[in-house]
Amino acid sequence: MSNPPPSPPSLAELRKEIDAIDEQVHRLLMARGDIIDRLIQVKKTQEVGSAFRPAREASMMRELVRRHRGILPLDTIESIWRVIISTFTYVQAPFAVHADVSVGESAMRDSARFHFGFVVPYVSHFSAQAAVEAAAKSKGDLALVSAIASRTPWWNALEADGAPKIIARLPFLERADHPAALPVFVISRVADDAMVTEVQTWSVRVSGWTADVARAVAPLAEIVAVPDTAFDGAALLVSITGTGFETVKTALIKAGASVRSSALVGSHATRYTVPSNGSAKG
Ligand SMILES: O=C(O)C(=O)C[C@]1(C(=O)O)C=C[C@@H](O)C=C1
Repeated sequence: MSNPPPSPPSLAELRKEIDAIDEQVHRLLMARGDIIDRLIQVKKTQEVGSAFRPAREASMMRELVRRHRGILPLDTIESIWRVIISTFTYVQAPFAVHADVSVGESAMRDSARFHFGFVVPYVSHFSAQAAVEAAAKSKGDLALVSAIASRTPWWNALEADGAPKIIARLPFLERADHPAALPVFVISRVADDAMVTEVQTWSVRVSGWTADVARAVAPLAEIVAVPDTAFDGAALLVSITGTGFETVKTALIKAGASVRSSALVGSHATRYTVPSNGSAKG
């Protein structure tokens, strides 16, 4: 005689399983907090001013994509981990996020909240320059500024020694339907060994900036350009992957522009795109 099929678990039993998992997740987060407590001493965070390690964060976010399976959207996993990591950065050394909302207040606020959560204080500014100045005046605050458009050459303020620098580009995990897709540069003062140098960002002043020159250098670099005070001049923020600045400089000159000054104003991790089928590529 065969046994009757096992009856499906009751709602109460399934909820007990969920409670057990929730307890484990909560206990693990508290245990993570204990490790952060020990890490503060090792990193000497208080001396440097900022606990933010963009290189480490970029690689952790990529690892999430690699590991992720199942019905929970990647958007949810990414946003949970952004809140976990940002909050643990904040508890090491409190900081604020200064956002330039002149590019669109709701998109910028979504980016700040998605990437840094609600515990980290958020301050709106009405220009990129004001957001960068606020970060410059602080020990470890961050400025968030559009990475693709500008009305002013705010990056000139990053040229001086000791000035804050571009340290990351958000989102870390790019994709067409990202819930906080606005391309944003993060500007701050961080420890030298925390910098990731895969993409260099240069502040460049040129004269003879024309549509032809822009076309000639487009395959070599991503460029944000604003008119300079000089006739047909421009202040450029040039992001370079792989090739050095000299290659871009040579291309600018060959296309007919003159390079009047150049300064390295930061660097960040290589941009990373998650294709729509879920598997990641660099
Ligand atoms: O790995 C570090 O250096 C940490 O401070 C830990 C941690 C994290 O919570 O995982 C927090 C902040 C950093 O930006 C990177 C990672």
